[in-house]
Amino acid sequence: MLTIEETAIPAVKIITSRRFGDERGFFTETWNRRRFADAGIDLDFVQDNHSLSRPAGTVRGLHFQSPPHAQDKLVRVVRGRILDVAVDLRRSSPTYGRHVAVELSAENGRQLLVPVGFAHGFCTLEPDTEVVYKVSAYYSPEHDHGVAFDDPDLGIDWPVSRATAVLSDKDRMHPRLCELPEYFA
Ligand SMILES: Cc1cn([C@H]2C[C@H](O)[C@@H](COP(=O)(O)OP(=O)(O)O[C@H]3O[C@@H](C)C(=O)[C@@H](O)[C@H]3O)O2)c(=O)[nH]c1=O
Repeated sequence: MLTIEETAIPAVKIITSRRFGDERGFFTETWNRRRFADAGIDLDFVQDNHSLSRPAGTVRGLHFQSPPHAQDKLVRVVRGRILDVAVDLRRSSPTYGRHVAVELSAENGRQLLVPVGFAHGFCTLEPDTEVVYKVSAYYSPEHDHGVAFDDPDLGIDWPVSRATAVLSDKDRMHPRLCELPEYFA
């Protein structure tokens, strides 16, 4: 059983699967292709990713792969808590440049569907946070791109700044949204 919440950007959805709790803990189906397809989310995932971020305040993003290797992502947290963000990069979209920001945690079990045409990133809100996500295209380093997480044009209310965030060298170098070529019509 799935609950799908709409967000301010219709293509981005928050998904919560039913948790069957008992004295041991809980059981839940985080991905069931048929059930998701019946709910309108018909995706063909090919790779599962898992990252651990030791320090709270780690920012990973904002990342996307360009066509023909663009990825839908279904993101969840198995330990800790994140602010998860999807930015609309589709040039002809009425919500181009706008974003959705949602707190995902091991406790709330929410998943964020970040579709093709969006940049994705997150900030960890607790130490030792582990994020797990399915993607619908294989990793292709030549098609891997980024946008500066703190681009003021995006107006994302991150809990950290460039000065305080823990960032990879790569994530310090991304261009601003206005400097990106048109990857997604
Ligand atoms: C993303 C990725 C990385 N790698 C390798 C490349 C590199 O040596 C190492 C670390 O890569 P990165 O620094 O890009 O990892 P990271 O910064 O965690 O990148 C991820 O960020 C989040 C926000 C996303 O949305 C993902 O799609 C992905 O871009 O792992 C793979 O082998 N397969 C993959 O799919």
